[in-house]
Parts: sequence; structure tokens; C-alpha cells
Amino acid sequence: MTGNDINLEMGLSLPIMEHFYTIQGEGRYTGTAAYFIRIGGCDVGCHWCDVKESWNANIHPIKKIDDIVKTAISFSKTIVLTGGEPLMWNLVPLTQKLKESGCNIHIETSGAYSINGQIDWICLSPKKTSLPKEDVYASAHELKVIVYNQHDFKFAEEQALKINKNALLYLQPEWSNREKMTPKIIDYVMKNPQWHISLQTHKYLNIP
Ligand SMILES: C[S@@+](CC[C@H](N)C(=O)[O-])C[C@H]1O[C@@H](n2cnc3c(N)ncnc32)[C@H](O)[C@@H]1O
Ligand SMILES: Nc1nc2[nH]cc(C(=O)O)c2c(=O)[nH]1
Ligand code: SF4
Ligand SMILES: [Mg+2]
Repeated sequence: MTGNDINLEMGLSLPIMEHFYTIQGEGRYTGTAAYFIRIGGCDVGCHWCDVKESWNANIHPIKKIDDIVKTAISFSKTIVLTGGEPLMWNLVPLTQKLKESGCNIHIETSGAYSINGQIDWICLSPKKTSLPKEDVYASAHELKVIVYNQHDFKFAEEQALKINKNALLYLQPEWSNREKMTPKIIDYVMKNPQWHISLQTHKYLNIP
């Protein structure tokens, strides 16, 4: 194993695709400022994924978590870990350092891997091809199901039966199919008001 491999395994370095200060565009914290850290690597393979460039971890620079944390906390105390699939990685040292700096840590995950590290807010966006682990259903704070076609409403209800009873429920239109599916989601939420609409508002606002 190389030094890089050991540091990755220990979670002291991570493949970072990008990191940026923006406004959370989706879900419960829509409209609030946060610093996003996008970790490369995902093996879930959603055909409509809007960050396919994130999938191959090997093309992203390996960065020391100390440097990532220093930059992140200079912008915000709210940090969103995303990817790629962030739970593929050892997040213990990164989240430990962020907590020591007084941060609130959010994660965007498919739940295909178990939770690790200290996370304050878990947004679970389950995928049919790689269903979430039981511990993620048990600890998620919001369930955000992407609606690409009619069957996704059925999938959403199945996932809602598996998630803990305190989780907030969101339906989010898949971006390329939004004109077709957004009216159907509006109709569905009016008939089933335990569900809420989540839009990718950052795309409408033209921000990262
Ligand atoms: C790019 S993913 C990264 C985190 C993790 N892999 C996941 O899927 O939750 C971030 C969020 O964007 C959502 N997403 C990805 N592509 C989308 C699309 N084309 N339309 C709407 N939402 C999308 C995902 O479901 C997830 O909630
Ligand atoms: N503004 C903004 N909000 C987001 N919420 C979840 C995102 C993600 O890609 O995980 C995302 C993103 O990429 N940008
Ligand atoms: S799990 Fe997330 S990052 Fe991976 S392919 Fe699906 S949407 Fe993209
Ligand atoms: Mg995104």
C-alpha cells in the first residue's frame, strides 16, 4: 500500500472533487447557507445522476482533511458532505475535526453504505439499484425520493414504510424530467400531505 492509500483508509485524506460555499438548494434546509464538500467515488450508477464526473474517485485530487477543514470553517459552521457517495469513505477524522471546530454536519447520501463518523443531519435519497442499509433508515432525518417516472411514487411509499417515523418526507423531481413530473408531484402532495415537495432551487437560481 502507498502512503496515499493508508491515509485514505484512515480517513486522513479524501478524494475531493470540489468544495464551495453556497445555498442549500434541496430538502429541509433549502435556502440556508452551507459549505459543500463533494467527495469523489460512487458505485450506485443512477442513470440520471447530475454529477457523473464524481463517480471515478481516481480522477479527483487526494486532499488532507486538515486543509479541507481549515478552508471550510473559514466560510461556514454548516457543512454539507456530499459526492459521489460520501459514506463509501472513512468520515471519522473529518467529522471529528469539524465537530471540534463547532460545525453542524449534514450529509447527502443514498444510504448504500452504513453511517460512519459524527453526522448531525442525514438526508437519505434511496436508490432502487442499491437499497439503503438498515442503520441509515433508522437514523435519517429526511427521506428525499427522486421522481423520474410514475413508479417512483410507489417506490417512495415503500421507502417511507422503512424509514423511522420522525423523518420528514420529500419528493423531488428528477431535473431532466421536471416539466413532466413536477405537476404530478404537486397533485400527489395535495392528496398525500405527509409528503412535501423539494425542488433543486440552486439550478433555478443558477448557483452551484
Ligand atoms: C449527486 S447526489 C450525491 C449524494 C448521494 N450519492 C445521493 O445520491 O444521495 C446529491 C443529491 O442529488 C440528487 N440528484 C442527483 N441527480 C439528480 C437529478 N438528475 N435530479 C434530481 N435530483 C438529483 C440525489 O438523489 C441526492 O439527493
Ligand atoms: N446548492 C446546492 N444544494 C445541494 N443540495 C444537495 C446537493 C448535492 O449535490 O448533494 C446540492 C448542490 O450541488 N448544490
Ligand atoms: S448515488 Fe448519488 S452520486 Fe451516486 S449515481 Fe446516484 S445520485 Fe449520483
Ligand atoms: Mg447536486
